[in-house]
Amino acid sequence: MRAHSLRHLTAATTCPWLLKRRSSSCVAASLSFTQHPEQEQDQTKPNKTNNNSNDGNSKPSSYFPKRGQELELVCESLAFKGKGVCKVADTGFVVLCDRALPGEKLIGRITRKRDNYAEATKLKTISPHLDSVDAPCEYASYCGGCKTQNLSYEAQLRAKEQQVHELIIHVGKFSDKDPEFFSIMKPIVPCDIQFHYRNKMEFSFGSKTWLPKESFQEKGDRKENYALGLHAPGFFDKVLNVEKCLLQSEPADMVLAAVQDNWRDPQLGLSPYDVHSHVGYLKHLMLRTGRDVKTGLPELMVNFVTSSYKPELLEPLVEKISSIPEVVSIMNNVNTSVGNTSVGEEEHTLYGKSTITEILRGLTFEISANSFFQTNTHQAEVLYKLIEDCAGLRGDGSEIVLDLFCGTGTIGLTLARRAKHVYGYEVVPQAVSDACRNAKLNGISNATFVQGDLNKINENFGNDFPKPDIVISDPNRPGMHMKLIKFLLKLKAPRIVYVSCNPATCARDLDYLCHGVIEKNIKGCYKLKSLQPVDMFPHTPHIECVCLLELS
Ligand SMILES: C[S@@+](CC[C@H](N)C(=O)[O-])C[C@H]1O[C@@H](n2cnc3c(N)ncnc32)[C@H](O)[C@@H]1O
Repeated sequence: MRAHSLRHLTAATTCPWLLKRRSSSCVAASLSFTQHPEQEQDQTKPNKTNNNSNDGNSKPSSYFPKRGQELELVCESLAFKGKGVCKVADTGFVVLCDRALPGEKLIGRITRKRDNYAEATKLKTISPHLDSVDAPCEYASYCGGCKTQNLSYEAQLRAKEQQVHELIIHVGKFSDKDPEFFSIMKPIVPCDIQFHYRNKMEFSFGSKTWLPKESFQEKGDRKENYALGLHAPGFFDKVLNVEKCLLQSEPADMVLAAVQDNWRDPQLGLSPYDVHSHVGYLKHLMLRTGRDVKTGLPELMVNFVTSSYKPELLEPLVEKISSIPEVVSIMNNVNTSVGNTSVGEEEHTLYGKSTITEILRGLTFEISANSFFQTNTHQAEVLYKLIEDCAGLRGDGSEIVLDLFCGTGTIGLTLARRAKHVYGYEVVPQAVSDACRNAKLNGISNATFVQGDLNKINENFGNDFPKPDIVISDPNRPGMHMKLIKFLLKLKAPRIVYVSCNPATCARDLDYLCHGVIEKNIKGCYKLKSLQPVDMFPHTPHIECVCLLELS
């Protein structure tokens, strides 16, 4: 098996061909279906005749719009990446359209034809969604960050909850006819803070500002060149210049403004890295906000990602930024590769300390430039409380916890107080050393963190820790590798708490753990006891889920 086979999932996540057999309410699920590559030949294979709905007034199944054609669309729901799932009026033909909102009638232009559906860009709204609101951010219509700022928060929550339900039914193969279904599926937990909730933002430097068409016409005389901001949706080489971001903290906005005001000054000799020619110096600006443990006041890390190590070039910027009182750390990650990643091969401290601190569930965490930390600290408190409740540790210090994909150890360390021992596994070495340091910092001695790739485990995995009473698994978006699923099914820990940031892979993995993998003759042995969606990221398509599984 290919070690990284799960990385293929994103490309294989859409399958509107399932629509024919389902009512419109399952659109969101169908469009986000995710499968293991081993399953490529399953029943979900696209079928060109399947797209048009059977609503009685459809045009013949041969109907297929042309590229460039402008069409009236009706949006029915949101798919996983926040795209509106639309139907061509009077046909059942499915078109995915960015920024279309459920209930909205709109004109879209077909940009791409797929096997049995098409993609479109939104040209104008004919009649808006009843829950549409004015987006407070001036960049909301163009920037790749927020997709649903113009949908009321209540409607965003409804759409997310619906998506999770559909995925659990259609991908996870759990039945809503099961009398327990609606007690298992908990209502989504809203986020009380809907702006300025992100503690980490990464902006890119670009050699050319990307302007959306309309704004280009408005600002026709303005000669924009270098950009610092967020990528235009779907483009790695187009950067929308952004002066402030409503998702990040206010001090982070001050730093962004200071960099924006200064970095183009020709006297500084700073150039943005060009992703085509691979020439230039500044690649990314990463801003992380934490909290001073003593005062509780915000503290900021500024991380410049550059293509080479020339600290003298950054000196004037460092001088300006370090005068902002909240800035306690200025780092320089040097990344000489042609890729777009912000993780450097070398890391240098240009000012202050090399980590910032944050408090979560009463514990203190030191965070370095590249280590993973939950990006919405306020909602992470809520999420971790839910995880603790699901873990249901007796509190007598007798139980073993296995914390898979442990990052900087935050979940495991919050549980360690009530456990006998916590064993954490994580692939990023720096996160593992942060986890060990965090354990020490909090006086926790019953936690062991190990660096390792959970996609590459072999038969010896499990020899280094006792059988756990509780497994916490918090993978990133591709979900768990089949090797890990098989390991867990063999391990048979009494309880698994599966924390997921991708409901599609979550539904798939729950299916495997509960129902088995028929093609591989593997039996499932867990029962889904509860699934709790949590909104960690308002205005974006992201959904977090906390699932409790018990050995059946
Ligand atoms: C969603 S984060 C969860 C982190 C942590 N549980 C927390 O709440 O802060 C997923 C973590 O899995 C790690 N990871 C991704 N792929 C991995 C792999 N193949 N093996 C081990 N860890 C992996 C990432 O580096 C990241 O720290």
